[in-house]
Formats: sequence, C-alpha cells, structure tokens
Amino acid sequence: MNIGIIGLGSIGQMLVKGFSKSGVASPAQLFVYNRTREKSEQFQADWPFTICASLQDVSEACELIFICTKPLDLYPVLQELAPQLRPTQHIVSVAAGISLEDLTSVSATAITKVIPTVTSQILHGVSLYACNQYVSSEQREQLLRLLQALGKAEEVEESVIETATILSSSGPGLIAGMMELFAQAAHRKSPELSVETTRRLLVETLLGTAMLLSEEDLHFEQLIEQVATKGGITMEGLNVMAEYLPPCFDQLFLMTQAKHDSLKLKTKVQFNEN
Ligand SMILES: NC(=O)C1=CN([C@@H]2O[C@H](COP(=O)(O)OP(=O)(O)OC[C@H]3O[C@@H](n4cnc5c(N)ncnc54)[C@H](OP(=O)(O)O)[C@@H]3O)[C@@H](O)[C@H]2O)C=CC1
Ligand SMILES: O=C(O)[C@@H]1CCC=N1
Repeated sequence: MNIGIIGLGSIGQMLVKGFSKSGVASPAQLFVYNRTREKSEQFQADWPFTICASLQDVSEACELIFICTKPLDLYPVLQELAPQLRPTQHIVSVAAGISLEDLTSVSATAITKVIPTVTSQILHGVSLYACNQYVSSEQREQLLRLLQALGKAEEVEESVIETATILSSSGPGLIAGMMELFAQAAHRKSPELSVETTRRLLVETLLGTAMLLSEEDLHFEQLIEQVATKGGITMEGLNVMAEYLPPCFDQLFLMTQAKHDSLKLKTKVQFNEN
C-alpha cells in the first residue's frame, strides 16, 4: 500500500525514517509533499521516496495519507483534499488540538487522529490514536500495523488524549529539558565537572534506567527501592523532589492544557468559519 506524507517537518521526517527503518514500508511506497520542495529533495537523498508536486498527486497515489503540517496549516490541506477523496481512503491527522469532530466536519470519511512521538524514528515510543466512525476494521488494522512498527500504539479516548500527549509526545522534550537542568545543577555544584560530562553521565543513566524498567518490568517504586538505600543518600534527593516537584508538574499540566485550549479555539474558528 502506498502511504502519503504531507508536511516533512519533525514528524513527517520521523514517519519516513520509522517506516523505512522498520521495513514496514519501503521508501518506494512513500509519497511526500512538502510546501518547500527543497526540504523534500534534501531528505530524499537518504530516503528515496517519491516527491509529489501537489496534494492531488499524493491523493491519487495513496490510500493512506498522513497530514503532518502544524495545526493551523491543516485546515486548508484537508479542505483541498476533501473533494477528491475516494471512499476507500484513510486520512490521518497528527495535529495536536484538532478534534475528530472538526476533522470529520470537512470530510465525512475515514479519519484517524494520531499523536506520534519523535522517538519513533528509532522505533521506540508510543503513538496515541483515536479513529472516527468511518474507519473500517481493515483500515484500523492497516494503520495499527504501521504504528506498531514505530514502537507501541495505544488507542485512547479523545477526552484524555491531551494529558496523554504531554507524557508520550511532549515527553521526550520535557525529559530532555529536565535533564539539562539536572546537568547544569551538577556543574554548578562541581564546576570541574564540565556540562558535557554531566550530560553524558545523564544520557547513559537515562538509557540504563529505561532499559531496566522495561526489561525487568519494574514499577518506578520498585526501582526506587533498589537504588535508595534506607537512611542513605538518594532518599535525601527523593525527599527534595517530593516537596518541590508536584506543584511544578501540576503547573506544567495547567499551562500545557491552556495552550491546547487556545490552539483548539484558533483551529475551531477555521473549521467553523468555512
Ligand atoms: N514535533 C512533535 O514532536 C510532535 C508534533 N505533532 C504534531 O505534528 C504536526 C507537525 O509538527 P512538526 O513536524 O513538529 O512541525 P514542523 O514545523 O517541523 O513541520 C511542518 C511541516 O509542514 C509543512 N507544511 C506546511 N504547510 C504545508 C502545506 N500546505 N502542504 C505541505 N506541507 C506543508 C512545512 O513545510 P515548510 O518546509 O515549507 O515549512 C513543514 O515542513 C503538528 O500538527 C503537531 O501538533 C504531534 C506530536 C508530536
Ligand atoms: O509541542 C507541540 O505542540 C507538539 C505536540 C506534542 C508534541 N509536540
């Protein structure tokens, strides 16, 4: 099956790499259209997909089409595609903050909302998904096979997708942000340890921690118990985090939800005005 990818930014590129590396689709099955053609041409050097000249070219060639533009650029794309869609085609929107209801209002056809993650370029991470009522079981299975090649796939209700997005999709950026602060604090305490060294120590620690949790199927609490000797040093750090981090994470969810809400308002205007 040919797969269309509209928009070749972080997520469009992740899909090309993830599908190709996993072998679930060959680059020859991928049809890419990006607003700026040069970006496609540069990327095509490593991943020999087909470059399309228009949305229509993608639509003609592909049964499954991922729209990977920024949320505010999605409506015009979907509006242009809608009249030419065949009943067998399946559209995937990866845009954060655009509801299936709004998407389906433009085209009463099979549409799935997927919230992917950049870590899927190395075939790890979680893709969240929710399908509309027009997605057939065959279309759902086809998509699931692709998403499972990129890591794990988890079907979620739209009512919780925004909270889950912060964990699985913003997560890599947020974890990187936390690690940078951790690395800088270590450097402030011991300036003879360069920031590069503190970062390197943390990257290996992150990798080992994630692998141990996953391979031994440990809960966070079980790992904490292994590390934090009773009356020892780690417990002091855990106590500090227990005091200061809950309000920080509550605020993080508050602010990211507010951003989701304002994005939804802006995109809803586009969908309702037209
Ligand atoms: N980044 C992430 O980790 C995640 C992103 N998402 C969602 O994925 C979507 C894309 O995000 P991201 O990849 O980060 O964004 P980027 O800005 O990196 O990429 C967007 C791409 O869309 C292209 N584009 C814009 N308009 C059109 C158009 N009309 N036709 C074809 N191509 C077009 C842009 O082209 P040009 O080269 O001209 O700028 C650009 O390459 C967003 O909706 C976001 O909510 C969801 C989960 C995670
Ligand atoms: O930050 C963003 O808006 C996108 C959506 C989730 C992750 N990245």
